[in-house]
Amino acid sequence: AGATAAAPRHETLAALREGYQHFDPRAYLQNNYLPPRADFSSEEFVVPWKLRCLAETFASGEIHGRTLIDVGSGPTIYQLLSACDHFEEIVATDYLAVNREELGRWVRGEPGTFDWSPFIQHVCKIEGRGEPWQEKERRLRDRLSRILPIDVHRPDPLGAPLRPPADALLSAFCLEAVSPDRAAFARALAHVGSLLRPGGHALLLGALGESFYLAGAARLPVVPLAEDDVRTALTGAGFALRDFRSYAMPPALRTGVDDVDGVFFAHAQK
Ligand SMILES: Nc1ncnc2c1ncn2[C@@H]1O[C@@H](CSCCNC[C@@H]2Cc3ccc([N+](=O)[O-])cc3CN2)[C@@H](O)[C@H]1O
Repeated sequence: AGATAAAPRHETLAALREGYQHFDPRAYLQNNYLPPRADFSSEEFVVPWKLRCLAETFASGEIHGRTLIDVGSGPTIYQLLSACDHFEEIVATDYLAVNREELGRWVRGEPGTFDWSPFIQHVCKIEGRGEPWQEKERRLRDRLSRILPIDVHRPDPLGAPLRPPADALLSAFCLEAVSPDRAAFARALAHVGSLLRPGGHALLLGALGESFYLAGAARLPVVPLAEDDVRTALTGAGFALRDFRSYAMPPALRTGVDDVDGVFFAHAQK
């Protein structure tokens, strides 16, 4: 079938799915979550900036409930460190079994998994409650109770509606990296929005101006987004924008693992 204005060519999505078969979680973690990008020495670096966006948003106490769903978790848990204090259950999701397995190994505390302790220690520091980082780690492990397969290109991304719908939704660097174009990005956002209850909060972190990224043998295409593309997609998906921030990637962090110009953080409400 030809590509219509509403949907990209079937083979485009098929090519994306094929590309993800070569996604290497360890390489991906190395590229983005070790120095120089995982540099906690200054608030000017990208990881402290991302963690601060989330910590400040949850610090208001306005966002809480029973279930938070994380869309496209990949092999990472840093994005859940502030969220886990405000929800009884965290549901992680990813398209690839290798990522779901990496998350499961971390939750079970198995040896050889990625060391997130610098991230946990930093979040405890900026949350300023003097909480021992091992307690935060224990709480996230206790509450990260489901790790589900997801495909954001499906109107029902989990294959069936979430019952009850999630009270909050978080997604970090996923939608733009799995959408062939802006229309597909906007549609994927609407699809995942269906997992969220009316009035629920959505927190999005993502890449601006990115056209590709590397994850081992995989070189994945990304739809380059501008800030207004994100705003338009959110309002088009029925969200009210509550907060929008962006970060410009400094030259020192342009390491060749992608061509990211910047990072956005959006807080929206359904
Ligand atoms: N159809 C699908 N539905 C849902 N998830 C899917 C689907 N297909 C693949 N996935 C799943 O989504 C993927 C999520 S990882 C996507 C990586 N995004 C780009 C990368 C990330 C990154 C991180 C940090 C920073 N920084 O500056 O700090 C910059 C950047 C920019 N480069 C992956 O887990 C895959 O498994």
